[in-house]
Amino acid sequence: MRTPIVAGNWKMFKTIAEAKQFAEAVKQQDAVAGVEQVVCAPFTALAALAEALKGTDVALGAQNMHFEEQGAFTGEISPLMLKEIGVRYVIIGHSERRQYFNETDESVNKKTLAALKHGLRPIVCVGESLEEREAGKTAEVVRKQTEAALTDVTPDQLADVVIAYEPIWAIGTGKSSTAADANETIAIIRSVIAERFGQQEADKVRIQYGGSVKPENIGGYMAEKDIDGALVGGASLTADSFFALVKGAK
Ligand SMILES: O=C(CO)COP(=O)(O)O
Repeated sequence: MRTPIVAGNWKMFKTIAEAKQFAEAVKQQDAVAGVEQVVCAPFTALAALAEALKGTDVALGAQNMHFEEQGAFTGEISPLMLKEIGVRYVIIGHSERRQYFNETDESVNKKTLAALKHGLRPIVCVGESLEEREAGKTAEVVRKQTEAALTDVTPDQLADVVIAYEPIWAIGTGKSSTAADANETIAIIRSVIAERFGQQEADKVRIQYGGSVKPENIGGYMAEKDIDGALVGGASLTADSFFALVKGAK
C-alpha cells in the first residue's frame, strides 16, 4: 500500500510573516495520521517555516533548486542549502518553470538526480498542454517527460521519487481533469516506470494528481486506483483548506 501524500505548492505567495501565520494555524488543527503532508514554500520563508512547523506532521518542501552543490550560478539555490535548513522535498520541473524559466527535460533529470543524491525527495512534475491533449498526444508527452526525468535514477532511489501529473490546462483554471481521465494518464505513467524498473517497483511509487484540486473534489481522485495524493496550489494557502485536503486524502 502506498501512503497518500498531499503537497501544497504555494508558488510565489506568502511572506515570512504570512508563512508563520500558516504554521500557527497548523498547530490548531488535529493531527491526521496516514497521510504525508508537505508544504512547498518560497525560498525566503523556508528557514522560518522549518522552525515554526517543528512538532507538527507537516514536512517542508522547496519549489525548485539548482543541480550543482555550489558555484558561480547567480540567483540559484543548491541542494545543500535546502538540506541545511531541514527541507525534505523539492518540486522539480513544474510546468510554470518549464514554461517561463527554461526548465527542460534535461535539467529536470539533473535536478532529480541531484535531489536524490542529497537525500531530498523530488516531486517531479509532468503533464500535457491543452494543445497536446487535443492533438491526442497526452500519453506520448507524459511518457517522454517521465522517461527523461528518471534517466539514471537507480532502483534504490526510485522509492524516494514522487511524480505529480499536472495537466497544464487544469492548473489554476478551475477546470480540473475528471478523476477517471487523471487516473488513466497516471496509470500510463506507472506503466512507463514499470518498463524501466519492473512492476513491483513501479507499484511503490507515489503519483499525485495536480490541477484545481480542492477539498470538495479530492475524494474523487483518491478513490481512483493509481492516484496517491495531490499537488495543490490555490487551495493549499490556508491551514483550514490544506487540512481539509489532507483529511480528504485518507
Ligand atoms: O500547479 C499546481 C500545483 O503545483 C496546481 O495549482 P492549482 O491547485 O492552483 O490549480
